Amino acid sequence: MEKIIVHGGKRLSGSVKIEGAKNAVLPVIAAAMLASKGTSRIYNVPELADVYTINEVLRHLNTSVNYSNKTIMVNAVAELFTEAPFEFVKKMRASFLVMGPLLARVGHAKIALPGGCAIGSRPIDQHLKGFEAMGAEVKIGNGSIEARVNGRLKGAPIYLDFPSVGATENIIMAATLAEGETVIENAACEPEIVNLAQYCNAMGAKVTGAGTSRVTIEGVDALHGAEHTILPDRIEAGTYMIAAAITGGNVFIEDADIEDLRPLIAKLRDMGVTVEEELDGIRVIGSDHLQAIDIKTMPHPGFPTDLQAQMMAILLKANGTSVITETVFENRFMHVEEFRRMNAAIKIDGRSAIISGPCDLQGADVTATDLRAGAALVIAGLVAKGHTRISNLHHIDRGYVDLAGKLHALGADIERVRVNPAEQEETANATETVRAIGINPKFA
Ligand SMILES: CC(=O)N[C@H]1[C@@H](OP(=O)(O)OP(=O)(O)OC[C@H]2O[C@@H](n3ccc(=O)[nH]c3=O)[C@H](O)[C@@H]2O)O[C@H](CO)[C@@H](O)[C@@H]1O
Ligand SMILES: C=C(OP(=O)(O)O)C(=O)O
Repeated sequence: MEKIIVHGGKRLSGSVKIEGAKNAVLPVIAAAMLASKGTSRIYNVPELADVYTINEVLRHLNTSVNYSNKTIMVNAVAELFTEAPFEFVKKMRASFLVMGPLLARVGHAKIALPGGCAIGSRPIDQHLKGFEAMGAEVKIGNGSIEARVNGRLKGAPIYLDFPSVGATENIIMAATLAEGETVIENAACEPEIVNLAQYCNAMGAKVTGAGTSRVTIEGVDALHGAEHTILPDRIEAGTYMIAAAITGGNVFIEDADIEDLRPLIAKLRDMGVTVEEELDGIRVIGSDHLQAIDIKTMPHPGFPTDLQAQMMAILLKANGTSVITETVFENRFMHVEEFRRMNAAIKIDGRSAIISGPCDLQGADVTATDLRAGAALVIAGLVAKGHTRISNLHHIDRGYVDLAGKLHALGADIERVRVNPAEQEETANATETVRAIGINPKFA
């Protein structure tokens, strides 16, 4: 087992380069299966556990995938297989994004039910409603979802009850090869959807309106491989912006896209942080006197839920009472209990977390409960007294390339270490005790 160990107290300085976006690359790789001719070349691909997982899913479906030097080459001209088993879907819910491309290309897909995860139940009814509207018959049973269509999918008007990112992406992909026009109303507007639509169009698709709540897809007969570059990861960029700000540091976030980060920039400025917009990135200069603020997560262009935990970390050091309301996921406050081990004063009231700052954060043994929670604990560790040891790093590796290494390069006292089995057992016992009696491990 590995852990990240942070010793708080260093101000971050220097420059950090942002990788391609996890949430853009996963649908793009899935979409590469839509091409019945030629090879796609996808650039700026981050080396993340999730990328390796989706590559494995595609290979399992009889697609050739080669990945080196941040470039993926995908060739899907062979006859596709149509079943994605639980071993993939359990690792990463985004595996479900192969359903749209498979239905469009071969009219059949059988995928293990994604189930719940650490941030809530995450149903897929809106994806299925879209496929059914396009003529697919959907059956759920024995732990799988099977969708089938006789002949081609048919374009249809589809209204989403909630602007789901994954449903919008899955339906766009399915509709590219459908007969006629599909119009998605109340579509998600995230920048990753625009990136996906650009790739589909480079393959010969006719997608318009991506990035607005009304996306129109005129189906075509076939798609071909194409070149495409993944946009910079706004959530990774935001994570380093918050890390810089909490330490009172001065960091240039290279390749961060200013437009995609407007909600975070506004909130950091409200807190008293200086955010300078430069030509090829964003400079963040922290303040030693952070103001409490309120935040409500919303679909884009609202404040992103994927930065909620990291924002909570910085609000622990702000002066006054802050309220964070999570409206996107039903259960995305698992990090609160971990922050409490670090002496954080947070109360939960329904979908809101009330933070009484500034907290005198103290290092502790904590667990990453999901990938953003993991990043948030690292951020809190940057300003906590003493050592914070973060375990369950597989979550962090899903979404961050070398988080500890990049923070170390910015001057943080941080390392990633392998823990020997005896210490692992000791930590596990301590963690159990702490869970049982609900106190900070420092004082257990
Ligand atoms: C790989 C990827 O891109 N993941 C992102 C994507 O996840 P994902 O695509 O899973 O998120 P969605 O936008 O679909 O989900 C948002 C909300 O809608 C609900 N819902 C969704 C689909 C559905 O059919 N029915 C339904 O009720 C979900 O349970 C959740 O409460 O967008 C989320 C919201 O910005 C981000 O946090 C994730 O990082
Ligand atoms: C929730 C996230 O991802 P996923 O949808 O892949 O679980 C995330 O990136 O914060």
